Amino acid sequence: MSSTLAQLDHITAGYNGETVLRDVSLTVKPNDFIGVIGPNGGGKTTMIKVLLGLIQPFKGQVKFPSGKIKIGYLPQASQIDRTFPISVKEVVESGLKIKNQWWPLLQKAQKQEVGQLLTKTGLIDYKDSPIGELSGGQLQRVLLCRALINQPDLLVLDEPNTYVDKNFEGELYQWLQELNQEMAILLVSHDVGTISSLVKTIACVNSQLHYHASNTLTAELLKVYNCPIDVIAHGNIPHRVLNKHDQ
Ligand SMILES: Nc1ncnc2c1ncn2[C@@H]1O[C@H](COP(=O)(O)OP(=O)(O)OP(=O)(O)O)[C@@H](O)[C@H]1O
Repeated sequence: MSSTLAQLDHITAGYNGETVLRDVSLTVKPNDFIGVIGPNGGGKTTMIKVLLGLIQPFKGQVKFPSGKIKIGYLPQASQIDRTFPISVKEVVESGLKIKNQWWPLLQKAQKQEVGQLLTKTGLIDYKDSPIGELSGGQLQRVLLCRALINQPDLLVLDEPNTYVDKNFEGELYQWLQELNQEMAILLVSHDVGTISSLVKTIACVNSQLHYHASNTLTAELLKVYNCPIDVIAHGNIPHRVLNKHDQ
């Protein structure tokens, strides 16, 4: 059985016929912790949406070589309709959707798990509050609980630190390190410091994807944050273009 959890295989994708991602390949294995960086509009979120099956690529395939996997997804909080009439607890429970069964009857252990996650993220007192009453940081924590409730094999986080308050940020990063013992993590962040201190490897997405098999952020890499391949390739950074990389 393959140890690869998910694979983007030569993906070209975009919207309304316009290409955003060009020939992007990425392999995710258990316990990977991949930081995804790149300029605004470079296609990071689009890549995640392709991985999640939310948009179909123009070319290439998304593969799950070891069979169906559970993916927990934390979207950008700005993508959420805050006026939707749903409580904090219900948002977290909605992450338990299984086998096309929406809102399954919760088992006792699952209810406890919902309570534990809300306690860990400091939200237990808000469990019956509508999400419209939350701050951006609180909403992001609710969405993180939702992403984790199904004990995913792969956790995908799109800019988790956009709104999160500084107090919770440190706890969040510590928690992610612990979670990484049990699951692979794909973390999109503009916070280069966060990326370098947390992740094991880096994928730079700027239409194409350039994969760095290390988390070392040198001055050169910062300079090449826009991922021009010729500059990266001439730096001292371990660098591979992933479609030539099949580890
Ligand atoms: N639903 C959509 N319809 C049309 N174009 C879109 C859509 N979503 C994104 N785009 C365009 O695709 C390009 C890539 O967007 P994407 O959100 O993937 O980039 P990103 O790297 O995640 O950016 P950011 O760092 O700003 O979040 C942008 O030019 C964006 O305007």
